[in-house]
Amino acid sequence: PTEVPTDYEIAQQVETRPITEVVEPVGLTEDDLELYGDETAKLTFDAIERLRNSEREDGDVILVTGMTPTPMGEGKTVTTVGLTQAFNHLGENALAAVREPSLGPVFGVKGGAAGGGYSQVLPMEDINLHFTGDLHALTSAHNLVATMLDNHIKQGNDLDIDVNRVQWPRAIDMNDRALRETVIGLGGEATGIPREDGFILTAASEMMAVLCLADDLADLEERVGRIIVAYDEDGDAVTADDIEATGAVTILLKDALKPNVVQTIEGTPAFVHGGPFANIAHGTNSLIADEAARKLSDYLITEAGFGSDLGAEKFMNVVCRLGGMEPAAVTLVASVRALKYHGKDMWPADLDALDEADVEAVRAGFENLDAHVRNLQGFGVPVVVAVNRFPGDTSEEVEAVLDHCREDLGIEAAESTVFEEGGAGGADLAEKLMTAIETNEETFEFLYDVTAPIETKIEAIATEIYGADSVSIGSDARDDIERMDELGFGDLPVVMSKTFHSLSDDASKKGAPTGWDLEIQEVYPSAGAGFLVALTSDVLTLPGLPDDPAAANMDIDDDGTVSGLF
Ligand SMILES: Nc1ncnc2c1ncn2[C@@H]1O[C@H](COP(=O)(O)OP(=O)(O)O)[C@@H](O)[C@H]1O
Ligand SMILES: O=COP(=O)(O)O
Ligand SMILES: [Mg+2]
Repeated sequence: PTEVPTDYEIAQQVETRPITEVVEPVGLTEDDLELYGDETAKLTFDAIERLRNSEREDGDVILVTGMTPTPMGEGKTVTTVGLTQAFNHLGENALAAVREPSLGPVFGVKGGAAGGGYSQVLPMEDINLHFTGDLHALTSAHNLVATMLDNHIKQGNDLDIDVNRVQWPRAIDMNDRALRETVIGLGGEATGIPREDGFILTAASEMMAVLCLADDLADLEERVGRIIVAYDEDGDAVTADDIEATGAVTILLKDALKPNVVQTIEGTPAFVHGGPFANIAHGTNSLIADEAARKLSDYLITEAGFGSDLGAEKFMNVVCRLGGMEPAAVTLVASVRALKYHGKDMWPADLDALDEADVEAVRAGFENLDAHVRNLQGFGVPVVVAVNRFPGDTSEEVEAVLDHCREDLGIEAAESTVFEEGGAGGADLAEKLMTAIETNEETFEFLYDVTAPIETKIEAIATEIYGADSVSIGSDARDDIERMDELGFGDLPVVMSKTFHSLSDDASKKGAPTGWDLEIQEVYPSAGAGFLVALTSDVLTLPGLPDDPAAANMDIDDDGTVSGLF
């Protein structure tokens, strides 16, 4: 295989065009944009309103999800960008919508989230760093609520907040594990009431979810006001409205709510907006970006984080339900290295060992791929497997996967080389998806009815998607569920918080684990977002850095050229 230059080097070689030119073919004009430099813009609220009211038929939604990944990720974002380029390469009108990266992984294990190779959104270094400031705005908005909450307690606590029942931590956009559990208010009378607190990653904040699900400024303000920040001594909910934070928070988010528009390496417009992770949050970009993109294209290609047990499940049951949307087809990204990772029952991942050709290990990993295919077919949507080819993959290994999909699973599959070749490398995949959409006779259906009891909804996800035999609801979680029903949140969809390293709740279990029980530790309401969150075992809402973080290999030289960003 040819040595592919780094993502950053490839991105630097591309002559990008002014964003005002890039968006013209889809019918957007300069008046629809607020420019952030000449390569990046936000869509104005007027443009969003105009698109929302247009008679134009919505484009078909193609969801890109994946099998259970190695810690490096198997190429959903690369495939989303590459597939969008492929559709345009075939003369189709397709747009991408992806999430904006968090600085946590950028400086940690996974690196950036702007795609890779010849399938990236640009300018990748801006998108992966400060971009248009949305993550900073969300972090400030989140922490303004926390600041006003503790100030309320300090200034007399008229709302009778129970300091041991504060639900709203601090947030930071950095994988700083040392801040997971903190004590605040030390220093005596002047600083306030000492109490336990902690930080979560901004991607895990309900503020992020609210931004991703809001229709417009009015809806955003409504949702922010409903956020439950604590409970009082009687156990009643205390909201952002109660502590009078809503207006100021919404002001901080007034620009972040507008979706960002950039371009792919091949000059296709792409929406990059919102960034919830799929293990600790709902895992997909904003609805406002999806809605705008669908009014501007015949195909919207969008991703949901981690494996289909996380991002795709939430996309189907939460995002599509709340957004009145349904996927026309699903692309399930598989990689030879992830199949070997499962086939070798490897934990932790030894990426060097995964480079050795081993078609038997690939075959042994099919168990995980098959579980994801089965789960996705359960939603009544056509599934096409994309074998995202990495440089070291052998043709024998790739063919084994394609044959397995066609002969054993009876579904279409395509080798994708969009990383090394850009759009041309996804033409076969694009054609198979268009055929799957045209010939589809199934009907999309949710996994559960929201009016079912909370425990029933959790069991449906655990047993039908994760493969658990049963669910154990801890006594605290049972109290939580009772309180949810009392507070009137019983009819909300559920967002599970679970490890992404396994279909099960045990990161070390590969393949399709059976004979296990899912334990639920806690259930709490994201009343602003409009869903419940169910926590399983030790999912880290504030990840940590690895022993050799990506940050340690970054540098910038005198003329501003960056190195080590990937
Ligand atoms: N076909 C490929 N060849 C080489 N590297 C790839 C390929 N596909 C993805 N990558 C790299 O692997 C990492 C994960 O890709 P990404 O698209 O971010 O995965 P996901 O979105 O599923 O987490 C990125 O660094 C990306 O550049
Ligand atoms: O939420 C996680 O997203 P990726 O799988 O794209 O890293
Ligand atoms: Mg990604």
